[in-house]
Amino acid sequence: MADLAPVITIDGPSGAGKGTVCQRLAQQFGWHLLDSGAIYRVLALAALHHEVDLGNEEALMALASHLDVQFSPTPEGVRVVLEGEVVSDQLRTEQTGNAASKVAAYPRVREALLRRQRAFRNTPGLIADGRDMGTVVFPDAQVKIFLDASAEERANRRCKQLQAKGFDVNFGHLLAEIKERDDRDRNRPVAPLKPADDALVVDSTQMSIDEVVERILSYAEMTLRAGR
Ligand SMILES: Nc1ncnc2c1ncn2[C@@H]1O[C@H](COP(=O)(O)OP(=O)(O)OP(=O)(O)O)[C@@H](O)[C@H]1O
Ligand SMILES: Nc1ccn([C@@H]2O[C@H](COP(=O)(O)O)[C@@H](O)[C@H]2O)c(=O)n1
Repeated sequence: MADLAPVITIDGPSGAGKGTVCQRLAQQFGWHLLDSGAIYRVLALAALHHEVDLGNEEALMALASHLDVQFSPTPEGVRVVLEGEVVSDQLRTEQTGNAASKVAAYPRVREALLRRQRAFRNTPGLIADGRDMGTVVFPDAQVKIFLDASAEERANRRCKQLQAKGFDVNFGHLLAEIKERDDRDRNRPVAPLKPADDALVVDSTQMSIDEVVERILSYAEMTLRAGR
């Protein structure tokens, strides 16, 4: 069997900076990028479009098995087309993130999405962003990172991000939503949000984006070199 392409996994809670760091690493290494959260978000949107109840695991699993979605990298970010409709903006709202975390709690939904996520593993390598990349989807990944930050700092980052886009935001609401999502993601029975046993934990609460990228880059390069 041909060797599988190498993988760097970055897991962690919402707003820890995974997406930002993964994009920088993918550019630096020239590797593919998997934003696994976007797949759960697309499924949540598909459920809303088809009026599938977010409590109906059977129907959500069927939807997950036949998702008609394309992800295309563009200079402005990834363009996501669901059943012929561009949904890139709808995908990023907090409402979609919350709905995604509800559909993501079902074991059979997760199972139905496994193969789709593993298909991103292609040469020369993959940077995988999510909650269970290092624990379930790519347990044999060469480099595993768990990127964390306090809930307050993550709500603060999200606040600034939404304000920069012109949204009127309430810090208290954002913090409550982040804590609620953390709680659901950490306490679900399958693939809960937690560091893999062999992951490097990076707490970015007091770190700039550049410092986080530098820390992860140097650890990844050292680990990949040692594995050769
Ligand atoms: N170390 C940091 N310091 C300050 N701001 C940061 C840091 N890391 C990320 N950010 C900012 O925080 C916001 C959220 O980051 P990002 O979207 O990368 O988080 P995420 O972990 O991918 O979240 P989600 O899982 O919800 O998609 C962005 O505006 C990003 O620029
Ligand atoms: N590997 C993953 C990735 C995401 N989820 C769930 O999707 C929600 C949205 O994820 P974002 O990273 O886009 O914010 C997230 O809250 C998780 O519930 C997951 O379960 N596994």
